[in-house]
Amino acid sequence: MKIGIPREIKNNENRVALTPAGVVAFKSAGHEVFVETEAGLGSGFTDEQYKEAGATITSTAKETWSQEMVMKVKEPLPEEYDYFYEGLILFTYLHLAAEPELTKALIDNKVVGIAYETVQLDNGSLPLLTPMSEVAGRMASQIGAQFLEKSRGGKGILLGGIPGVARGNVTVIGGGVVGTNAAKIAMGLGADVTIVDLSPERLRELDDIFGTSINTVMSNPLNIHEAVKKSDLLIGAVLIPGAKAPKLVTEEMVKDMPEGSVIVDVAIDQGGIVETVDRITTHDAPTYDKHGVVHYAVANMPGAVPRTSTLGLTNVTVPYAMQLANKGYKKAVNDNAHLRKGINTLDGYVTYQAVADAHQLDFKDLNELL
Ligand SMILES: NC(=O)C1=CN([C@@H]2O[C@H](COP(=O)(O)OP(=O)(O)OC[C@H]3O[C@@H](n4cnc5c(N)ncnc54)[C@H](O)[C@@H]3O)[C@@H](O)[C@H]2O)C=CC1
Ligand SMILES: CC(=O)C(=O)O
Repeated sequence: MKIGIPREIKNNENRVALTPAGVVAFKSAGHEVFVETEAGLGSGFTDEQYKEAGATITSTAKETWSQEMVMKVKEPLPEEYDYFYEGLILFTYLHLAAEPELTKALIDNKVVGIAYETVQLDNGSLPLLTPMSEVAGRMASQIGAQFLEKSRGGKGILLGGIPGVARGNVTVIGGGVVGTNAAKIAMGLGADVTIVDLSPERLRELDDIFGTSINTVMSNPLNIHEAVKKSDLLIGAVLIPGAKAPKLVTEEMVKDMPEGSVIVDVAIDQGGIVETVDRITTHDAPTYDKHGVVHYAVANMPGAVPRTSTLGLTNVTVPYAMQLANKGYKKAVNDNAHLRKGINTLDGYVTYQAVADAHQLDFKDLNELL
């Protein structure tokens, strides 16, 4: 199969979908890889390294996108929709529940849209999201701590406090991968950490992991309001796979946060869980102020630490991409039920229920199409 690796064009997106080691793996299996010039530079991989690994370097995005399968990191931006064609296999993060225009473009062009974030194992975990959630969760507490500094718009709190001065309060809503990693770093900084989740089993697991070093709280509007009110730093980390994120933190709750508090809504890629998070921000202009509270809503947080993130991402994506390349997408997803869950669009239909629900579009069962 011919595989294209475009250069990412989102703001400060320095990750790349394949490393030179991945090129070697595909070449050994008899495939051809076309890497757009300078696609790997942000992650520390030069065109020379890709060439040595056996890739062809392409000079334009158009040529890169004309291959049978395109592997990317972030969802395509509008200027990339023109490259879509019928039957193209697109393997990348898609986040379609928050992307009505992209969903329409994939359907109109009959693209085989396979989303990293909905590939799902039998235990419910999301193997192609996990490493980036680990990165974003760890970053969320680091970033929140920075924006609590006075010069960055925050209330001037050191999360760990000092002897004789109280520690800062961090609330993490959603105790999955992002939430757990955010909690680890916040605890490491010395903060007083509360994790809110809807699942009693997950709260039990968190209690087993962290013991009495954190507070666990059941998710309901009253508890969330209480936790938000006393938070110096609030981190949004809820996910309902494939679906638009529920708005669990209302504008009224945000108004109750003291001036200079900070919100990092990591779930922004699925629309965000905070009502006042009404826009996606970028690494260039990461925050805005609403009701005196610093809001951070960057949808590609791991793009800021591309070396770690590219290696973490490709560790998990390449084995699945290899199945698609070796067998063709139909046999690959018929043989692998986990990968099958990744198909969000096929033959001009939405084939993932939560995405169809998010946009009130007809849902087509994959069994009718494959
Ligand atoms: N902004 C960025 O750069 C990045 C964003 N993300 C996003 O972060 C979000 C979280 O991802 P993961 O932690 O991997 O998901 P996860 O599936 O591991 O965890 C989600 C947690 O939310 C909990 N939850 C569901 N409904 C809830 C409710 N009503 N109240 C409280 N908790 C609830 C679940 O029980 C689960 O523990 C996703 O939207 C993901 O795409 C991930 C990586 C990078
Ligand atoms: C998961 C995601 O949105 C990211 O890594 O950018």
